[in-house]
Amino acid sequence: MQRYPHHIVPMDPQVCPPPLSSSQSVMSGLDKSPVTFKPSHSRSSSTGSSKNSKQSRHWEVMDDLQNLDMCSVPGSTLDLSIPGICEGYLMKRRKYPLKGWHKRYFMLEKGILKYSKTPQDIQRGKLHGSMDVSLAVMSVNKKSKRIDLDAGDNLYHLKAKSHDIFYIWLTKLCAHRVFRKNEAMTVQRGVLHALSMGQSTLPAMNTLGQQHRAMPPYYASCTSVYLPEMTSPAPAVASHPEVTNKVSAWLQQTHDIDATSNDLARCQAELTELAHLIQRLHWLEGGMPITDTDLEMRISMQNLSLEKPKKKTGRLVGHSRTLSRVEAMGGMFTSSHLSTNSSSGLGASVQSIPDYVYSQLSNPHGTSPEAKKLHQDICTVSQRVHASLKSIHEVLTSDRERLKQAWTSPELRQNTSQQLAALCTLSQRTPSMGRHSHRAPSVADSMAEYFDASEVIVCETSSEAEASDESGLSDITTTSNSEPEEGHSTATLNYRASVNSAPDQPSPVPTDTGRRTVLPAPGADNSHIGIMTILYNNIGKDLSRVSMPVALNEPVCLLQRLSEELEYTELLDIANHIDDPYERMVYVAAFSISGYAWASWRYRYKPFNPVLGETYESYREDRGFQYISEQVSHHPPISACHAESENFTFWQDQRWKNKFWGKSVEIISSGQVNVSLPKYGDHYEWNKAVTCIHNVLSQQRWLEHYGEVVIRNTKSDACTCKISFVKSRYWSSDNSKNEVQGVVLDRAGEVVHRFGGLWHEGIFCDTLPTPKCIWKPNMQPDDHADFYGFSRYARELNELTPDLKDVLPPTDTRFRPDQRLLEEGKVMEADKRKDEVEEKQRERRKEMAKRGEEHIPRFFRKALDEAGREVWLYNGTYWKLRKEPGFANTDNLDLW
Ligand SMILES: CC(C)CCC[C@@H](C)[C@H]1CC[C@H]2[C@@H]3CC=C4C[C@@H](O)CC[C@]4(C)[C@H]3CC[C@]12C
Repeated sequence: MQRYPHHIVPMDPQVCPPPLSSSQSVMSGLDKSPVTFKPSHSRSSSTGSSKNSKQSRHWEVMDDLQNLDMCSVPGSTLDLSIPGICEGYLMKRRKYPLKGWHKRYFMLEKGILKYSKTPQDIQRGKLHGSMDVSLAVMSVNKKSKRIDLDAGDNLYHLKAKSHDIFYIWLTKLCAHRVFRKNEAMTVQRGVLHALSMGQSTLPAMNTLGQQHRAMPPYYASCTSVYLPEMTSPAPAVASHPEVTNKVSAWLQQTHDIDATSNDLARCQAELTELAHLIQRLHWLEGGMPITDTDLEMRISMQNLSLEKPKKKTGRLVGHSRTLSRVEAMGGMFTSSHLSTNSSSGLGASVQSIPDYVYSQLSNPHGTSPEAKKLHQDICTVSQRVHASLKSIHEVLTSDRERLKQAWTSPELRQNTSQQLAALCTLSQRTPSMGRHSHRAPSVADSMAEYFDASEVIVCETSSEAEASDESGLSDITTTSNSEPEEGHSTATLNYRASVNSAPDQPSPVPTDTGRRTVLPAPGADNSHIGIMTILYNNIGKDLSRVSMPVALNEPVCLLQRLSEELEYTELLDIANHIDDPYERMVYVAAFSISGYAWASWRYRYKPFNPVLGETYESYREDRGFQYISEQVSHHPPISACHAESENFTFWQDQRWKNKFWGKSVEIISSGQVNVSLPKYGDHYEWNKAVTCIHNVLSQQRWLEHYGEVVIRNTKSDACTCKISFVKSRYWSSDNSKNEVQGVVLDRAGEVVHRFGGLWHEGIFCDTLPTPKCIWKPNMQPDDHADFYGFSRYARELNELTPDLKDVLPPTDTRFRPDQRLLEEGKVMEADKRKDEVEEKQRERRKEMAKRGEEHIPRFFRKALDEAGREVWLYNGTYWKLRKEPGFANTDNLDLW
């Protein structure tokens, strides 16, 4: 019979599973013990749009793991009984943007949830995916029988066919999560036990101490500056009273990190003292000076000798011979024996093996008063060390618990989600926000935008997706092409091999561009900036006080970043000269894929957010195109781009929304990319794949693109192209990451061409008369890790040459002072300037609002496309003005 930890209180009757009946044949190995678990939180949003909150009203975030640590007091036993295996069919949502669900066979065993198409496949080990359920944020929707699991790298949307099955899975998932968690905790305790007792703590403590000392001022200020501020909450906080109360309570209870590190430092000093005492004792007893390693060796030798107890040590009777070395070491420093003298210890009844070990270490005859004194000192210090470590452990455990509670509470999650979304969306402050007092620049007001930009808040679940869920539910096992199917990866392997063996085509673009190949300064290391810390430190705070250090930025803005999608325009040059429409489409497709190649290197920094009216031109004689872009809207942020050459015209306006799933953020772009080829009068348009920032809060961040991209030629229906960006499998090796495959279909839907490969390595088409590698990305410079992961092309974007200085409008990003300072490595100054730039933008908006004016973009105008969507089109004036009369002679906005 399975037992459940006593602290797990009966669950909300709303979510409580009905008693299981033996007729639930979908499961095997189910044990039928009644299970209880804690009520979960509602995922509804207090600040989201009404549509959103309506959609997510029935969602609850399970906090079944929340109180587990409470019982982790030393000595308490954890329930480690293995819950029964649970298996059966569930519906699994197809990967975005494919709609609908497929039926998949799932098996939950020892906390690992695996799935495949059939039970036979699972048996044969042919898995489609697997996940450690204890690492996932679990949300449930009882009404629609849905369970979502977000493990950062991996995201499952599941749905049961009946309420009974839903509850069985829910129950079992909770049980398995608890099991995994307890199992992990046992290991953790073992480690802590070992650490808190042995001399081996010394190096560990050292590192911790050093780490804290090395903590940069920014980070330190995040933690220590905060408390005093919280005691007088800023006015804007009133909009989130529960959040504020919770956070204040949490923070007031949270131990000052300084206090904990002081404890650690003290502990370290005590350990050093202990080491000296032991050494002195050893000398006193006539031994040679011993090192830590000697000591450890001697202990382990003693430990080994326990296997064959010596005759004279009859005191071993009754002890297990399997005593571990850790216990032996631990006992050595904590044994009560040490507080008395060793000779009395000899006569006394045997307390523990460590006593024995200790007596073996010391000289039984050398019981001089000085030695006795040393023994006592060692014992006292050891006890002090142990007590310090214990209290540190307790502090950390309780803080962690509070942190977890804070995180699982719906308001905080919501709030954090919005902040994260804002962080990744690069929007700016609204005029309503007050200026913040003492801290460096921020994206503060961007958050504000999120509060009222109803469309943009999609923190928990996409309302659209939910609406389509129901309709997509079917019992039929579908085969999705963004799901890794067999054959799929084999095809990619082949494409990959072909790409690799294809000779590197000499680039038609001259590589010696005369432009700079290095940046003025390497990128500042921002790994110390804990995004989590920033977000937590700002939850419920006056949003204009939120500081985002400029060290999170790369020295390019989003307008420049979007122009990186034009790095491989030679593909369009080729396309414009191919008569065959199908082959032409292959090149257009390769171009659309090439715009994603940067993602393997660019996950550590975010681009600057352009201010309203900021422009960026990229005049590339070497590549034969000229690009102009402008930030045309602030709310929501929209960047409009337009490029033209004799071979093509390219335009897009970028808007996107974020979905935050607990560990990862999905960036879903709306807005089509457009390319027209003059020779054949084609106008291609396509959607963008989803870009997902996995593990957004941690240093293990990485980017992935997935979903289906469809390219249509609005001028002719002769062919269309479908490209799948395949979501990587959780367990897959790096080799199969970034898979992409596509087909060109004729009017009748028949496949004319196939191509594929990896979006960071290249694309091969094997159906052309001569199969060939269509595209390979340029080589990354060797020193890219030092320079923000920038390619050579990216390094050229922000270069300000003397001739450019004279012709660019003052609104061009290259003149943006904060970005320039960052590029030069002057992070502090950049921080200050960024604040000023943003402040100026705010002032300008305030002024315009006062005058009742609206910002009118200078080079783009709003229009409707053929499908009736709102688009921003180039008004054709930029290059003309540049030439005549020249921007030096026009009225320009003063942005910074
Ligand atoms: C916390 C911070 C430092 C993490 C870094 C976030 C980075 C990786 C995020 C922030 C903003 C994001 C960009 C926002 C908008 C777009 C436009 C879209 O059409 C393609 C993806 C792209 C270009 C995103 C790529 C990833 C991105 C650059």
